[in-house]
Amino acid sequence: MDTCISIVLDSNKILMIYKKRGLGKGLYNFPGGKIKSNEKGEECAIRELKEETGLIGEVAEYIGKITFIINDNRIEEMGIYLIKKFKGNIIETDEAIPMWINVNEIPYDKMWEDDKEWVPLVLAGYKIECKFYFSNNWEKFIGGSCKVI
Ligand SMILES: Nc1ncnc2c1[nH]c(=O)n2[C@H]1C[C@H](O)[C@@H](COP(=O)(O)OP(=O)(O)OP(=O)(O)O)O1
Repeated sequence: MDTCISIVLDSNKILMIYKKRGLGKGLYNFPGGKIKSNEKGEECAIRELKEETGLIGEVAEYIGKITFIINDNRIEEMGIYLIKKFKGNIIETDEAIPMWINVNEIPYDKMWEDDKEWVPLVLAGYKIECKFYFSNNWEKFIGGSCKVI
């Protein structure tokens, strides 16, 4: 696994970030980032959550993965982790502005285009494996699909 993403739920609210820098700058996304060497995916999900939002996740559950194929020649695997137990409060960081969003008001038109394909499955409680294709170094979304596991 190369990157992690944290789906943090608090009843009908989901934690999102407005990304201020790096890959996905200007998009709404979920906390996450690159998995460090010697780090487990679950640890990445909890570390990135703290770094990007200030929240302290207590348990991160693996609920699936997305394989991205970029420019037909690069593969990146992103583990998806569900966090329902956490402490603390959200705070703006150098990297992101965190916010709680109603799950019925997720701004899919301002997010990665693949998100609308898989986030609803996760919110419905499924574990998933997806494959998505991008070209032009992430700029153009080609498409892809998900299966429930
Ligand atoms: N297409 C798509 N959909 C949904 N989520 C993502 C993508 N592409 C992605 O890269 N991502 C996710 C994967 C990661 O969770 C983040 C990107 O992490 P990034 O900011 O590059 O990683 P950091 O380790 O935080 O980087 P630095 O800020 O330290 O440079 O988006």
